[in-house]
Amino acid sequence: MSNPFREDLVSRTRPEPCSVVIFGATGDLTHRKLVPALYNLAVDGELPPGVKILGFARREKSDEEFRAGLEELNRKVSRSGHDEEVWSSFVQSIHYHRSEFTDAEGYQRLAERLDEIDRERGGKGNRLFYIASAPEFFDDILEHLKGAGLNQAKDGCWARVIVEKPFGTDLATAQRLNQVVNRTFEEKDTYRIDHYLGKETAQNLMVLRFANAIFEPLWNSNHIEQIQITCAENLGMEGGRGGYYDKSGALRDMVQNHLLQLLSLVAMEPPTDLSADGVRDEKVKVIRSLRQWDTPEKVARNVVRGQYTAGHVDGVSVPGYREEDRVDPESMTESYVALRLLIDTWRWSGVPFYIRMGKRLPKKATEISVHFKPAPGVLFNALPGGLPGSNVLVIRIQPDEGISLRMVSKIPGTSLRLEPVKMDFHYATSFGKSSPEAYERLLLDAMAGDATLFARRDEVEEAWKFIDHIEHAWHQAGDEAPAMTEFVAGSWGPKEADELLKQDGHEWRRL
Ligand SMILES: NC(=O)C1=CN([C@@H]2O[C@H](COP(=O)(O)OP(=O)(O)OC[C@H]3O[C@@H](n4cnc5c(N)ncnc54)[C@H](OP(=O)(O)O)[C@@H]3O)[C@@H](O)[C@H]2O)C=CC1
Ligand SMILES: O=C1O[C@H](COP(=O)(O)O)[C@@H](O)[C@H](O)[C@H]1O
Repeated sequence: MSNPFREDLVSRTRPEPCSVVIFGATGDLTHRKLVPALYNLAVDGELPPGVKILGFARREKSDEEFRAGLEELNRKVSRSGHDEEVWSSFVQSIHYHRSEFTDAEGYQRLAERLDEIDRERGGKGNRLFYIASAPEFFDDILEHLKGAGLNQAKDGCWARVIVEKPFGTDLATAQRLNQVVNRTFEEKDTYRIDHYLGKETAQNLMVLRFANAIFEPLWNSNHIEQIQITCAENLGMEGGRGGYYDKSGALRDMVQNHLLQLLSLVAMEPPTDLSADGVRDEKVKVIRSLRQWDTPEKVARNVVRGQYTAGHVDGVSVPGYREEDRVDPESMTESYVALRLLIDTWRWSGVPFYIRMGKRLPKKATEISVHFKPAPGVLFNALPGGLPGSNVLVIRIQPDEGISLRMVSKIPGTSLRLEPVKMDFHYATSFGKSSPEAYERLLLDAMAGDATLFARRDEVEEAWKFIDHIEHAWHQAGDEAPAMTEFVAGSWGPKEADELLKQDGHEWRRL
């Protein structure tokens, strides 16, 4: 029976018309992700009517020039293809505002421009500010928005801010940025974006766990032996990425945010409701319960860092990490990281979680695999080959999104022989349409005031606490600093990462 008291929390609020101001509008993220996401929403009829998009950047450009640049890329990358009719109407809502991020006067002009748009629209003056700039400008933009009074909700309308990654580079910088965010916008109006939370399969994790009666009773240390999260990328440092990446590394670029977010969705307790804080209260408890690897010895035992050397990916020869464009030839930044994690809660006591992430691995694939304990062998252990493995539930985040369950089956025939088989659900065939891009869902949620799929202040800070211990151990000088390992580009990472699992009697799932 449905619970009438929970209906308000289950049905999503509607996205509302607003002006979307994008800071960094001539940049890569805007061109490749944000504008195509807004366009796809227009194609699907999901963009609220009256949405206006105002691009903010420093280059001199007319509206027409700005629109032409966006169109060129939209034709190449849009999920929905380029529909001339939809585009020509959508593009009318896009305008350009030239200013320096550090120029207070530019924000006064922005405020006037937004008032003008509201008057033209004759409707509500909701504002969504999307900070898609380099992180060194986050503070300036937030403070100047406040200086121009744009942070205030007025006349019954809202003002919200989306902040891109990286949200700090360690705990201290994240806390400082949170202070700036919280003195300029209210926490309820702050949306720290983590695009992995917008991926369809990541959203399905809660549904899989809590809408299916068969999984949750088994979802604990009584039945689960280990859980693995793999995020493999075949790309390296293309497109000038090396400059940013070499200052960050795999741990800060991907684990602190995306992969710890996935971990918290896999490991959290059922929330009391589906409200943003209901879900985020449970997620943060997982991150807070991570056993801290807070000495160089613990880091050496539980974390492996590595760099790729020259090799072949997809049959193409590629340089080593230290030879990549804009990477320091003596860099000690990891392009690969593998971690063994323990979550000290009743549910997960003694269950290892393994996370690995690397650039220039053999393919692009992100998945979570839940490895169940083997069934008691009393009946089948005496068979030739015994019981062939245990149940594994695989949640494929990307590509080929789906879920599969490995089971043991009898091989048809007159004798009793067993073999593992797979029950497989593919999004593409079951639902017959492509999933929306993560940014589509997240932009719509911000317009609807639903922060469930955005990181809250405490989640970000707890994650940094955990990461900082590891970074600190790596960067301390001397022989005690845990070693950097090497592996050939196009392989599955250093042998030390295999040994990390071997100590528990486990091995990485083959993708
Ligand atoms: N690109 C991506 O795929 C992803 C990016 N991100 C994050 O998004 C953010 C933006 O990344 P990306 O788009 O790649 O960056 P780009 O370097 O491509 O773009 C930077 C933008 O900022 C503008 N800008 C720079 N300095 C100023 C200034 N002083 N005043 C006004 N405008 C200025 C540039 O304008 P102009 O051209 O006029 O100089 C440009 O529009 C970063 O925080 C990044 O970490 C996150 C996930 C993925
Ligand atoms: O945030 C980031 O994500 C991308 C990977 O995103 P995906 O959606 O393509 O999986 C990663 O390549 C990049 O280094 C990182 O900054």
